Amino acid sequence: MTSPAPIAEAQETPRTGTAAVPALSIDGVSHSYGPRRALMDVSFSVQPASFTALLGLNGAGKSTLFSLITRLFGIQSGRVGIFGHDVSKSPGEALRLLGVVFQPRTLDLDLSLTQNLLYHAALHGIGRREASARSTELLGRIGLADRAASKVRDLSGGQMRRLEIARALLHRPRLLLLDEPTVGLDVKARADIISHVRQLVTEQGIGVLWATHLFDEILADDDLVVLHQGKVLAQGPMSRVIAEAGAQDVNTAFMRLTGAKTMPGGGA
Ligand SMILES: Nc1ncnc2c1ncn2[C@@H]1O[C@H](COP(=O)(O)OP(=O)(O)OP(=O)(O)O)[C@@H](O)[C@H]1O
Repeated sequence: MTSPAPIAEAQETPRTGTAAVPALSIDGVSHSYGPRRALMDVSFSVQPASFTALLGLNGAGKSTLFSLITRLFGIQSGRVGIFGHDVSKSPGEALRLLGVVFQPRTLDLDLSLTQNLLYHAALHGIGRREASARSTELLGRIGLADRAASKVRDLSGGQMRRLEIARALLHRPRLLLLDEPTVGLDVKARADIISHVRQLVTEQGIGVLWATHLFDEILADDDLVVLHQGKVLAQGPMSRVIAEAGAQDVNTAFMRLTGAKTMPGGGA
């Protein structure tokens, strides 16, 4: 294993006066792949201690948006702020406050659970002793303490996802992005992951942006952003989005807003 370059650890959440700054603010963001326009003037925010669902069909632009927030891609137009830090101008400060679970799995299958966590902690400049303590604590929280020395290869898909969430939390971020984290998981594993992430919101005040195409992952009190063909068609508390669409449920609201047909299994 090569020695990773350290990235400084998450520090204080900045505040403007006494008002809490949004965990994430997306202002007028557009992105094109050559002639293909993937995002058009997208604006919304995620508040601290809130669960915001980013709902969209395949190709809506969710992964593109995540790539911009995480600086995988440079921002062509608009602004992305994390707790008030502009990701283009102050990437260090912004990214320290951010944890990410990408859609493709990114664990090292031949390392143990603990080794995966310690490696990631080293990337964030967390000292070995502190990293060990945090790893043990997080593995306990995701119910995998007894598997600490197992190879990741031997875990189920749901357990791997839980480990990825634990890894994303090692540097104690205040904003967590998850890109379709339940794809390919069975019903029980999906429910476990959703309830774990919801606990992070209520118990630790983390702001969550959860990209999904599955209606049944969103609750009435959640904030909802409907993204379709690169544009935000509606946003706000889910109950308000449904009411404003003159619908009874999120499925019908989504169809009215987008003109899309539902897919089997409750997906958008
Ligand atoms: N590297 C790329 N080059 C060209 N076009 C791309 C590229 N990546 C994405 N796109 C296009 O940009 C649009 C948005 O794609 P994106 O992957 O962001 O959507 P998504 O909502 O995440 O969907 P999915 O869940 O299927 O990945 C789509 O039309 C897609 O074909």
